[in-house]
Amino acid sequence: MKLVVKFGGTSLATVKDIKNVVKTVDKIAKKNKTVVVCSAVDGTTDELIQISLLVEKGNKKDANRMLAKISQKHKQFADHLITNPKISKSLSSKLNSDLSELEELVNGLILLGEVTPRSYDYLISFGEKLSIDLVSFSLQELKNKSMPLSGKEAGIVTDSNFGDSRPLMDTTKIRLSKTINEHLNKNLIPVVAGFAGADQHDHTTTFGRGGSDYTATIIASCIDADEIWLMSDVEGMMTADPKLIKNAKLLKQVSYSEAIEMARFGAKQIHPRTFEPLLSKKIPMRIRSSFDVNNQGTLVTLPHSKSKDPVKCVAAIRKVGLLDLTGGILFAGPGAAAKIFSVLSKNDINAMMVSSNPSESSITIVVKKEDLHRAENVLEINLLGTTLKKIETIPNVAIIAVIGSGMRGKVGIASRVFLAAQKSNSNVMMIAQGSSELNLAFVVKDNDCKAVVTSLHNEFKLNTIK
Ligand SMILES: Nc1ncnc2c1ncn2[C@@H]1O[C@H](COP(=O)(O)OP(=O)(O)O)[C@@H](O)[C@H]1O
Ligand SMILES: N[C@@H](CC(=O)OP(=O)(O)O)C(=O)O
Repeated sequence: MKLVVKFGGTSLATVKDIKNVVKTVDKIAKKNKTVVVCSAVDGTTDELIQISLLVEKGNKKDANRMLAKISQKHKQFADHLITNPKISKSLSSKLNSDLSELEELVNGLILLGEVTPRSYDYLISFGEKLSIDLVSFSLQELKNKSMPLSGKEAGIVTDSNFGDSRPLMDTTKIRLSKTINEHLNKNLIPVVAGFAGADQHDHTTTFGRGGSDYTATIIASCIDADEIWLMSDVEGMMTADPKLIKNAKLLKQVSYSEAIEMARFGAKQIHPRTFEPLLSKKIPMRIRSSFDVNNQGTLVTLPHSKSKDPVKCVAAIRKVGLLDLTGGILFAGPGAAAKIFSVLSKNDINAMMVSSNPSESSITIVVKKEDLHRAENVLEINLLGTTLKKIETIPNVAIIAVIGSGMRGKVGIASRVFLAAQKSNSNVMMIAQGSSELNLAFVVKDNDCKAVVTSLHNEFKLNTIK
């Protein structure tokens, strides 16, 4: 079978974890033509983001300290992973070359004192560049032929939308299938860096946080893989975040449309566009544990029959902010909403959830917490006193979503949802339901998140789901 196997950062956190990943790949690759996709070693992308913030603040000393930390961590990992002197020397030389490139980049950014979207993507792509070196050379130590490839080297070509790029699928398919199939035909295991590709000018681009999932599905689609596996620190897709709900249960099977909804609402932190490349070819996906390979995890595929469970998952997007906008004298006229969203979009602020109330001429919008203050400012400058009468903000809210295809057309779900929220003593601040009826989402204070998710999990008896 032709297989794409992606390991997330949580599976690459320690030397022991990486050894475990490599052992698993060694076993899988004996029976299957295998392409490996890796995220960065756990925490590295956050550290690279930290460097960019320090550069912008002109804090050269701490930026260099963070750089040294990343460099030391990867060199230490390499020392502990490899015993064969020849392989150790090759890994060391490859790591040194990648780390020098990173150092040169950071020094350049420090000199300029600014980080453009293009240089930001180049900077934060380094976590994956370094992790693939560790994994690929460790596979060589177990006598496999293997090669680390950046997204660019593998052939992933994207548009130039830095930070949120999309693959140019036709060009990518031609380049990537040639490179990867050549490697597979030589019985070589390609280890591809997730999260990033390059635009047509060869500038590194990233897909946005969590983007290694997307890299894996792009590759699976381009090489016509038989299956794709996302390996993580959890058993699979669960009825709720197991870190929040202790008795969350593994979902053995979900449909593509349910998985898309779950990803959109933050379940398993899957990149929202992950499933797009799989849909036309209907490539089955398994979400599995890196640490328990006997567990088959969750199968994401076409639905076999109508689900009897109305709700399958309670997901939460935490740390978001809410804008409550009350209409002014021009609100009643046509185009008020268009003006609001045009101001937000010109300032690169994404409205994550929207609900409007015609009788009170008000619109409520959820944005990322880090965008809240800026959203308030730009709306104040552009629309206060004309289209808008009042702008209120509430930081620290959470979007809660109940998800499941069995909700479609079923009477009484909403009342059970809001009764459960009421039982947890939480105030519902905003409500929205997609026309697909696959989800029902609402907003509560972030402090109430755990209580509401627990109450909903109990209400729909998700701990007994089959
Ligand atoms: N419904 C859910 N099912 C499984 N995991 C979930 C769910 N909701 C949130 N999570 C969280 O997602 C985490 C895995 O996502 P992430 O850290 O991005 O993994 P990786 O590094 O493997 O890509 C888990 O540790 C778990 O706490
Ligand atoms: N390293 C990137 C991409 C990624 O997908 O990571 P993970 O698979 O660990 O969520 C990030 O942190 O966003």
